[in-house]
Amino acid sequence: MEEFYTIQGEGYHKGTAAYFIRVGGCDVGCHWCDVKESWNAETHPPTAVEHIIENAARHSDTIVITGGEPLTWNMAPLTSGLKARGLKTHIETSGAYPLTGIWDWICLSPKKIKLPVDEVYEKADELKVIIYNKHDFDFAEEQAAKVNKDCILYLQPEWSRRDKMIPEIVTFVMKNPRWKVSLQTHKYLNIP
Ligand SMILES: C[S@@+](CC[C@H](N)C(=O)[O-])C[C@H]1O[C@@H](n2cnc3c(N)ncnc32)[C@H](O)[C@@H]1O
Ligand SMILES: Nc1nc2[nH]cc(C(=O)O)c2c(=O)[nH]1
Ligand code: SF4
Ligand SMILES: [Mg+2]
Repeated sequence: MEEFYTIQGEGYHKGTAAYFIRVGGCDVGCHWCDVKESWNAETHPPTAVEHIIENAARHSDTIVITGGEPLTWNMAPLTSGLKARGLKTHIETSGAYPLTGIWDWICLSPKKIKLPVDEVYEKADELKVIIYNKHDFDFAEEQAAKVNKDCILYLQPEWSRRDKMIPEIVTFVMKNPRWKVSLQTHKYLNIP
């Protein structure tokens, strides 16, 4: 759908320059999704994988593949090409579909309406749960019980609800310090 060089705004690698590849297509249907224009893959003309790899290698050694839901598609051709160039491959995923591709970092952001598959819970490096309302703290704990023991746990406010939920997240994290706060810092920095 689009490619851009920016700074990873969220989660563990926040603050790190990275080349983003946003893959079209998602049928999970989060009502608060901030890239709804990505959902219909047919509205985004296909781009040759080799061309994407060339562009990525010119910009950064850290490549974030997001969407849409990247695991809608087989990520093996794209990620093996990026790895062949010695690049680090990171994915942003809901985990709703089977894991394909070779990954240096997996950010799992689970969604209630289409839960992750077991393999993504097992392999996730970070769990990033979006907090839209107070019930989402219970969902976060349920999801944390399913990930591997080394997975780093983040709570990220849903953007439109940030003024309401940031104080709740702060209180929760101070009471439950195995969790950390993640903000969409790129939105504060006014960058893509
Ligand atoms: C747009 S999604 C694309 C990747 C994948 N479909 C997923 O949901 O992880 C990228 C990240 O943005 C988060 N996100 C999407 N809309 C958001 C919003 N309104 N507020 C906060 N985070 C949001 C998602 O939970 C996910 O962690
Ligand atoms: N700067 C920046 N950081 C991000 N981290 C995750 C994003 C995403 O949409 O997947 C994102 C994004 O869209 N922009
Ligand atoms: S899974 Fe990701 S891309 Fe799909 S609707 Fe939810 S936030 Fe948006
Ligand atoms: Mg985004």
